[in-house]
Amino acid sequence: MTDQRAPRDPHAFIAGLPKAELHVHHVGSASPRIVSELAARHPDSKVPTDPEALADYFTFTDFAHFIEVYLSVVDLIRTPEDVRLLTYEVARDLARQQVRYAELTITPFSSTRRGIDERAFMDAIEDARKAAEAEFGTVLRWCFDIPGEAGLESAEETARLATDDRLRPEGLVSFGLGGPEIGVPRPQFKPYFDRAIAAGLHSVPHAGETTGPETVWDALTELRAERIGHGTSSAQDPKLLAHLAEHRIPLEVCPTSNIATRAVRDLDEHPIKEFARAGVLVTINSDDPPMFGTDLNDEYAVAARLLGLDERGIAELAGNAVRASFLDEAGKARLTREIDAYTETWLAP
Ligand SMILES: Nc1ncnc2c1ncn2[C@@H]1O[C@H](CCC(=O)c2cccc(C(=O)O)c2)[C@@H](O)[C@H]1O
Ligand SMILES: [Zn+2]
Repeated sequence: MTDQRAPRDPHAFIAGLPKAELHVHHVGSASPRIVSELAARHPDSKVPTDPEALADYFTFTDFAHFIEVYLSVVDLIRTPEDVRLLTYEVARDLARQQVRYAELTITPFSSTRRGIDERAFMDAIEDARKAAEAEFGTVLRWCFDIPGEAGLESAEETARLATDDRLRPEGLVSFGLGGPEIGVPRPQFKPYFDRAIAAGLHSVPHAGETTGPETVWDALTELRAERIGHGTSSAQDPKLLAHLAEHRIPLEVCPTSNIATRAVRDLDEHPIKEFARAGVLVTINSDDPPMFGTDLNDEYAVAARLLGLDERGIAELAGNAVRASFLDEAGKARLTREIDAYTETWLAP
């Protein structure tokens, strides 16, 4: 990726650009519209429904506060119908941004431990996936993640749900690890990742979001990560950057998330430039967009500004996400052609 002259306003180009989203959380994608609908179903919840109050509620003092608020939204998902509604409406929001393909991170443990039947949970997400593909043309795939702070019980449950042939949903492609990193060492999750990988799933843990580069090394060596969620602190370790570049391990970069959770102080201090300069495959993602007051299109605009990219550079970023995705080769070729055709038409005199 080279520094190029930035277009004056890339928003219109980005809005129509076909895209792949690789790092976005299921519950973290609940828009104010979806939150209101769920809160109306469950009026005892403490989550505000008024959009202005919700914007205040979604202002975080630190990462721990973010997780506390996140879990209060998790508490709104109580029935399989809630799960179906959330999934289907998230797909609608993605389709509006011209997202053709998304790997959605789902934490099934949070739902099953709150009493949602596991079979009904899987049926709800699969039903929404099929309806979304048919109605919006957006292809959804799942990443099941372990909420690390909930302990090894949650790891066992997530691995079971992801590998049991009778339960494992058709759309499941990968296995992840999320939640706080401080005090939650990655190596303890190795046996669960080994099981998931043996069952054919890709390894995509969060690492280096709120802790140093050693966590990213642990994710690579112990959890055999094929992509890294965030990986922000990798910039502190030139050997790690060289390793990521050489082995083509993509980073799932979510710039606004890093500011909202206070993982990075300021956008202009975001290490995305160091990643690009080191030759690391950078993908742009939105993480928990309504909670962070952003969407994928805004994240591309932020990245274009930070990296000084013109339309071709932005299209190259969209291409990176396709290359780093777990789409099959035919699907990758189709989406890449679509990105290229859109860009050529846009730039034609
Ligand atoms: N930026 C992020 N970085 C990291 N993770 C993020 C990010 N955004 C969203 N998440 C999600 O937050 C969940 C956290 C859930 C969690 O900690 C927890 C702890 C104890 C009990 C329970 C429960 O459900 O009973 C849950 C993760 O699984 C992950 O999917
Ligand atoms: Zn995340």
